[in-house]
Amino acid sequence: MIIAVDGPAASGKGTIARALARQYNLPHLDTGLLYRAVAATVLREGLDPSKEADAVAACGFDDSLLADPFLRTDEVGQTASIVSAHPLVRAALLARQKRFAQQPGGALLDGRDIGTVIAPEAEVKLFVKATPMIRAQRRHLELRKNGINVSLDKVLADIRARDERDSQRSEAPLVQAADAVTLDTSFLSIDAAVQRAVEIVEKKRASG
Ligand SMILES: Nc1ncnc2c1ncn2[C@@H]1O[C@H](COP(=O)(O)OP(=O)(O)OP(=O)(O)O)[C@@H](O)[C@H]1O
Ligand SMILES: Nc1ccn([C@@H]2O[C@H](COP(=O)(O)O)[C@@H](O)[C@H]2O)c(=O)n1
Repeated sequence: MIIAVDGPAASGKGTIARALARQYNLPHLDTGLLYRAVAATVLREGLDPSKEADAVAACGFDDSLLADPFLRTDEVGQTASIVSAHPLVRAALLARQKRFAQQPGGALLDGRDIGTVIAPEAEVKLFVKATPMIRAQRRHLELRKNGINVSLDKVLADIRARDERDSQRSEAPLVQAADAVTLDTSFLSIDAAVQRAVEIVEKKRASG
């Protein structure tokens, strides 16, 4: 079984993806990390994220970088949404993601274009969303817990900017697949959101 989990920044898709991967014993790929690794390499090497050639040059990163906490920073998240708009960057990361999705035994991937581009054949597709303000509040809390002091207004502005870039780009924009089930987590606790996700998977499996 392939499960595709897509949605905007801080919607809760990573939280749901990790829980579903555990529940169904599926290997999980957080595809945002790949774009974050490109972004982190661009930043560290003093390259220009808006230049496609610079971003492509950063696609040959070493996999050990994927565990680097620097990737989790907001600066890297914003830069990831700039480099991910370049068609040649997406092309450079495509085969790896498709291979992961098609491995024997199934897989779970989360990102922005899993149900539309990486694994359009996925048996289960979830589109996880929440209002911009709720997403900003969650991200703000998370940043504060990690000792990063930034205003809620700034986090909200960053989320809106990322939504705009991710959904307006020409290549593989953030868009809900026609056959994806919407999961609005705005007024759900983490446990309730995970429970709802499991129900959606079970219903899909039962219907063949
Ligand atoms: N239903 C929920 N209620 C409250 N907090 C939540 C809920 N779901 C997730 N969170 C919290 O919100 C924050 C963002 O969640 P998560 O990392 O899963 O989002 P994401 O969509 O994967 O974000 P990104 O794309 O930016 O990586 C985390 O701190 C997480 O613990
Ligand atoms: N399939 C994907 C996944 C991510 N992106 C871009 O990377 C940025 C960071 O992603 P996170 O999920 O870690 O927040 C995101 O804003 C996207 O621009 C993507 O394009 N496709």
